[in-house]
Amino acid sequence: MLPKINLTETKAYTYLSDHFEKMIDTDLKDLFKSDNERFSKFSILFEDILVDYSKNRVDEETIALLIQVAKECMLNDAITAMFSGEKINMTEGRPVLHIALRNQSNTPIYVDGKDVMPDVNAVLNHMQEFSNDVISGTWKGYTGKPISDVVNIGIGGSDLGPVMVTEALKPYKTHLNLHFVSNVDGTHIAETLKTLNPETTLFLIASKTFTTQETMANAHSARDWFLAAGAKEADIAKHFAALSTNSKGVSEFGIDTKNMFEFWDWVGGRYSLWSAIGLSICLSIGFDNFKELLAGAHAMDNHFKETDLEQNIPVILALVGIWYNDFFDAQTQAILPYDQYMHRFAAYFQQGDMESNGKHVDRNGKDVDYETGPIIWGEPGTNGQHAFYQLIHQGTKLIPCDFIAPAQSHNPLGEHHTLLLSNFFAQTEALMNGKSLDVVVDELKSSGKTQEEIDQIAPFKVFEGNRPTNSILVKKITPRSLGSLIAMYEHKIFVQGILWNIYSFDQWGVELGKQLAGKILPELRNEDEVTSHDGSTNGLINRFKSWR
Ligand SMILES: O=P(O)(O)OC[C@H]1O[C@@](O)(CO)[C@@H](O)[C@@H]1O
Repeated sequence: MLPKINLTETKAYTYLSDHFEKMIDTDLKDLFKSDNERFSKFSILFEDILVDYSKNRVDEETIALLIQVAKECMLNDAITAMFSGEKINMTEGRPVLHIALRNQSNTPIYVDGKDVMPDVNAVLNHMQEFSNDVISGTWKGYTGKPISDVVNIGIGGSDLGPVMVTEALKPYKTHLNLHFVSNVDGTHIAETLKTLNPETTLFLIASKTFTTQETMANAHSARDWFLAAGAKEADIAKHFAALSTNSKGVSEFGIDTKNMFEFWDWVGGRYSLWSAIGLSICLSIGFDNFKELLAGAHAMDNHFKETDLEQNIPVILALVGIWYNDFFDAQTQAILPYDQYMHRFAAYFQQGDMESNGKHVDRNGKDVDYETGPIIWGEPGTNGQHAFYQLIHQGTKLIPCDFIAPAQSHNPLGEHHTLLLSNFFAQTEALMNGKSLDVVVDELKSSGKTQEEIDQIAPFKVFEGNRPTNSILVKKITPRSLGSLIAMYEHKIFVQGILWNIYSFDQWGVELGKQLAGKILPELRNEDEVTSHDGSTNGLINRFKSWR
């Protein structure tokens, strides 16, 4: 069982609170001035990934106290519990074993007395065979043509991971064109189908439960479109595959379970890209690159499982995040990849982090009295600089930022990458050092401004600085390094959930909206006036009916 103690109940938390009173007035610039070794002390190199957390408002005592909090929360026991297949997802009675999906060491991992690795490897072999056949053209459509386009129909964890990875690893793509349909808004499937030829299109229906309303609606529309084009029911087997834990639902839909790639209830949706849900990734970048992605994650898993907390990257990132979330009252965490291919990376972790740790009831069933999961957001650099960096630099909110960048570009065009990286380095430096009033005044003076003009404009040009960032420098975004980065954040989320004493692997919060939509749906299928809700909902529904 997971320990049931939260960070505020630890002895170290009291010392940390006292320590915070000192650190809140400590300036990052002074921390660097007083320690020439700060960068090497507060950075960790993992394979080709350098994590520099030195531009955080911490000193060695801060880190030591945070580590002590983690130890009192029995973090190591919790890590062992997850990796050994204990049912730590208590409210659903399930283990949490996305690490098994990439367990290339093949050490046995037992669920209910059975080693899961043979099944994991069997599905991987099926994925390899299938993707090789489709990519090579061996797999033919109903008119004998090879597949040219693949449409992944899924939502949430059955969409965001495949989208993020296929975009981030576009330099590795095969000849297949990948399309992703997720929204139940008819526009999504309609716009996608417009571009496709049913003879050469393969549909992957990706749904852990095979009951999700959006996915089932889109899947049926895709099926209708396919049959309307002249294909027969028997041809469905050549153009539809299912990625799911629900074989009954798959066969009821009319997909041959021979074309089903199964995964298991111990794989959370938002942790499922390593499973059969990753079939679209295999088709997009080839199975060998998919295996490299798994290998990178597995390497980070081993780092997380085996490394002392003090040098453990996911642990350090988690603790620094808690420092801002629970002491500095920072409400959000920005993820800013300076890599255009990684433009969906922050969006992926909106589900990964917020669906895991957006909880207010602790593992004892009691309301928490401290902050839990942050709001995750972000856009690629340098675009964010022209959108929201004003607030990060000069707003009233403290926004911890993770800056991520590759040292090598897949597109070494002219000096674009040098320009990009100059911004990557400059932004964290500017956020830390700011610009003082004296410097502003000197600059205005040398630009010839009068004293009156200086007095008027100077305050608006001051940058407080002391705004914390992590810098994650990756030699190159490859399948392996991306796998490690994703696993790094997954384990960071796990660590924070343990210290917040919450269950990070269920998602009851998504149920109520679905339930109420189910009640409203039949009311929209007629023209009667609706009076069964509150005044606003009734008013909106009736206006909708009058306008449609
Ligand atoms: O894969 P499926 O079962 O269709 O679920 C899709 C998504 O829906 C949820 O909101 C759960 O209902 C996410 O957790 C999940 O990734």
